[in-house]
Amino acid sequence: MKVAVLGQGGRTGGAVARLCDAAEGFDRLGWSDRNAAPQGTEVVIDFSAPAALASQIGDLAERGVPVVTGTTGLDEAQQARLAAAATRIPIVQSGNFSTGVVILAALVAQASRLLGDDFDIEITETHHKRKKDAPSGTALLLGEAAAAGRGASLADAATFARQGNDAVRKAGEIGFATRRGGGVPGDHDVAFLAEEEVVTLSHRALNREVFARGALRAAVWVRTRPPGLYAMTDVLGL
Ligand SMILES: NC(=O)C1=CN([C@@H]2O[C@H](COP(=O)(O)OP(=O)(O)OC[C@H]3O[C@@H](n4cnc5c(N)ncnc54)[C@H](OP(=O)(O)O)[C@@H]3O)[C@@H](O)[C@H]2O)C=CC1
Ligand SMILES: O=C(O)C1=N[C@H](C(=O)O)C[C@H](O)C1
Repeated sequence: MKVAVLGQGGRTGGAVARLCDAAEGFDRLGWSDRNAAPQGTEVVIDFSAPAALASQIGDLAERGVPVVTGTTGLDEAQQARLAAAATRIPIVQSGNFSTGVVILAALVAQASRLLGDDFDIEITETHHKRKKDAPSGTALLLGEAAAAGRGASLADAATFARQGNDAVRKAGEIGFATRRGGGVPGDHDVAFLAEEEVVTLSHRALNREVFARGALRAAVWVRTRPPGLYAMTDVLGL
């Protein structure tokens, strides 16, 4: 399969490129023209930046090239462009390509449903100091799972910052806390806090190869799908 990596020179795109070069069945085409994927590309794997993805997706839809994208921090307009492209090509989008996080999200939804409203939900994420977006795409994905578990909408429940003298927790809030420093590839904790006990579900990425491996798996899967916007749960058949 001829694969091109948008963001091939970056931390995660670089890990994807190295894995592609080492894996059987992948022929990686170098991405030299910043404005367009190489001719002959059969699947694009993207770990770049929201503006980069948004600027390429129309051309990829025009050319019928399936896409796997892990870029996080898209605004509403950028997400809408991706959704429009997905009416013409298959796209797998995930805030996290590790299998562990996909399973964690399912556990979070279940815990949220089973523990109920007596438990307050707080999500904490830690990443390397060069990460641009906050909160992480994974934290948002876990927040969606937690909200869905209680039949709530994350848009209504999310609290992204607390400061000052009027920051008392409101009923049903899902709180997010962000830490940035050093070289941490990505840690996520979802805590369910009651008056007398706390349950915490956690994931720690030990390197970036875990994201790259999931992205390659998605690339193999997406190539033969009809147009649509897919998640890693689809890829893993969950
Ligand atoms: N879903 C997941 O599992 C994961 C998602 N991510 C996400 O992937 C994204 C990248 O993260 P990370 O690898 O740390 O970032 P880096 O900054 O290390 O890499 C980004 C790469 O994208 C390139 N790029 C940026 N703008 C453009 C453009 N307009 N055209 C072409 N290339 C461009 C950069 O090239 P240059 O420096 O030359 O501009 C760079 O090589 C982030 O959104 C991050 O959150 C990261 C890890 C896992
Ligand atoms: O930028 C990163 O590094 C990561 N980004 C993704 C996110 O925003 O959740 C996935 C992973 O945590 C690493």
